[in-house]
Amino acid sequence: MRLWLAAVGRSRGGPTRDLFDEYVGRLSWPFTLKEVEVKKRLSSDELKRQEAELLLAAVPAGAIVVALDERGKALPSETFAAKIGDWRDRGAGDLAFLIGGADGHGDAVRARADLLLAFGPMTWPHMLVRGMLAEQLYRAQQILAGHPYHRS
Ligand SMILES: C[S@@+](CC[C@H](N)C(=O)[O-])C[C@H]1O[C@@H](n2cnc3c(N)ncnc32)[C@H](O)[C@@H]1O
Repeated sequence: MRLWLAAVGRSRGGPTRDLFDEYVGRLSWPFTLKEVEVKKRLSSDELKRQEAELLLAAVPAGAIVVALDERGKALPSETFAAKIGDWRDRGAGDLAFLIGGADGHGDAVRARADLLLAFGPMTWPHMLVRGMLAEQLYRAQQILAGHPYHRS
């Protein structure tokens, strides 16, 4: 199974990028980051619409899509790991995660997503969410391997 992250914004390095790189470097699944950006001054709705188009175009057509969204469902790490294991065991070739920009996701992303995943109801900076996701993917990998990294 290949993992994809399509995310709004370009990382310029620094601590959030280090956090992300640290955990992506520990993943056994092939992982591809696609950064997208709309560089025009637009209304919030139009910006979200164009960003949604770019995010969805950045991931394979048949992928399972998980959109990171504070209004989504918060899952225990074990449940998140079990979902990934289930998708893997059902033969999913591509699992794609989408992180929105400052205004959040457009409707097309919510409509396409197989899961809206929340890291709690608070709003986190999008660059930090990349690192949080990478850590949870590493944690899921270790849970599925029966490794003691995750102690519940
Ligand atoms: C700064 S937030 C956007 C907040 C925006 N005001 C909204 O209403 O969605 C940028 C992106 O970070 C991610 N994000 C922020 N907080 C999150 C959370 N608690 N759970 C999951 N994703 C989150 C989402 O992908 C969001 O689109």
